[in-house]
Parts: sequence; C-alpha cells; structure tokens
Amino acid sequence: MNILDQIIARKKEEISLSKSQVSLKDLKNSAFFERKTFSLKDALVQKSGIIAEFKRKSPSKGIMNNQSDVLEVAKTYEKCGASGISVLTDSDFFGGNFEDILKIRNEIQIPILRKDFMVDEYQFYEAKSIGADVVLLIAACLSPVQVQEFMELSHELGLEVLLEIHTEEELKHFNENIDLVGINNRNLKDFKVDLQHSVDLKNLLPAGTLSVAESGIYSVQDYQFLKSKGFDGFLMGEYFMKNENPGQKFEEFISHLAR
Ligand SMILES: O=P(O)(O)OC[C@@H](O)[C@@H](O)c1c[nH]c2ccccc12
Repeated sequence: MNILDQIIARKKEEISLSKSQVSLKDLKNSAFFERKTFSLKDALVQKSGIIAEFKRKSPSKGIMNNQSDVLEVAKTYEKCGASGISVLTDSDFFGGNFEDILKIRNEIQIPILRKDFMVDEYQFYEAKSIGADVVLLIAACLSPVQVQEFMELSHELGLEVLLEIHTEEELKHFNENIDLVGINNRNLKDFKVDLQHSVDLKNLLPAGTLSVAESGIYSVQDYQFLKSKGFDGFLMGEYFMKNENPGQKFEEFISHLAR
C-alpha cells in the first residue's frame, strides 16, 4: 500500500470513531459553527500570497518539530504578512490536532486552512466547528463527483475550497465553482519535488483561476520563479517548520521579498 492509501485507511477509522463520540448535532452546536469565515481568495490577492503552514512532522520526514508553540507561530505569521495559515489536523502522520486551530482562531484575523485528508461529509462540519475558513480537497483521494459534492457542502457551510491536483488527469476534478486550485509540487506517492511540472500543469487551467503552488518552496528564488509564472498563492511549510523558530524564519523570508 502506498503512503496515501495508508493515510486514507487510517483516516476512515478515525472518522468512524469520531462519529461515535461527537454527533453532527454537537458539531452544529459548537461556538464557531455560526461564525462568518474569512476569505482566502481575498487575502491571497491583498497580501504576500503566502499560506504559511504549521506542521510538526510529515511522512516525507523532512521535519520533526515538537517545540514550537502554535499560537506564537500563528501570530508571527499574521504579523509579518501571511495571507493565510495552513494547519495540519492529521495526528498520526503529521502530528496535528484540532486544538491547534481552536487555540488560534480567536487570536488571529486571517483565514485558516484545515489541512487534512477529507473523505467524509462529517469532516466538513468538523472543520466549521473548530473555526476553519478553508478546506483542502485532494483530487488523488476523491472522485470528481465527490469533489463537486464536498465543494457544495463546503460552500453551504461558508467554507472555501482549495482543490489540490498533481497530474493532468486530475484536471477532471476541476469545476468552475472551485475557489482555488493548488498544484502540489510534491508527488504524494514518492515525495519527489518538481516546480516546472507545476508550472506546466498551471498553464492548462482556465484563465483567471486562482492558483496556489504547494510544497517544496525552499528559497526566495523558488518563490519568485513561481510568482513570475503567474501563481497567486504559495503554500510553504517545511522551510519554516524545520527551524526552531518558524515565525522568525518567516519574518526573514518576507523581508528578503521586500528588497
Ligand atoms: O512542507 P512543504 O514542502 O513546504 O509543503 C507544504 C504543503 O504544501 C504540504 O504540507 C502539503 C501539500 N499537500 C498536502 C496534502 C496533505 C498533507 C500535506 C500537504
């Protein structure tokens, strides 16, 4: 079984456990359920375009960060100009949890992407109940019909959708109501990173689609290369998180862009 299949199999077990512990009704009664969400689409255009990520570890083994405090990092990301924050909520493979989002929600005013492997309607109610603004739909884990259905549910809940694709084949998952398309530079099956591959794929999207380059952005040059190719957003995790002080690393990165 490849890693993605392993993650999904585990995710389905987790979801059925969650469903047995917290009902849909409980989720709908949560304090955040009725809140008005922030738009990542708007924030991408207004600020640096960087969606800075908080993750403690990843299956590609590039990082292991247990010392950073999510609130401190989130506040610094916001203060220094991040358009949004991506927070991994998968625990087994990425070391995340819901608490991370709950802790920061009322402390920052920029959109939060709940980054997880979304395969069941229940998870969208969960995302709204913990204070997320945006959810990730990974084409490699879903059928085009599921993408459409999950997108409609997300929109009903006031959540924006970032559709992640990696291959030309996955363009079939796109539809015109998708808010943002993320092109993953990293192949989730073997972890290889290829920025040019993403540029080529981006050129196949309908003009005007808001696009986010995801993963493997490790330098100002990488950022500038992707920006020059027309990407609107840049999802960066490891480059910040492998540092002892991710917020400081972000601050340095941003200051280099301003020069
Ligand atoms: O840490 P990086 O290489 O900067 O990548 C960030 C982000 O793109 C990556 O975490 C990611 C992209 N798509 C995903 C899907 C699931 C989990 C994680 C991801």
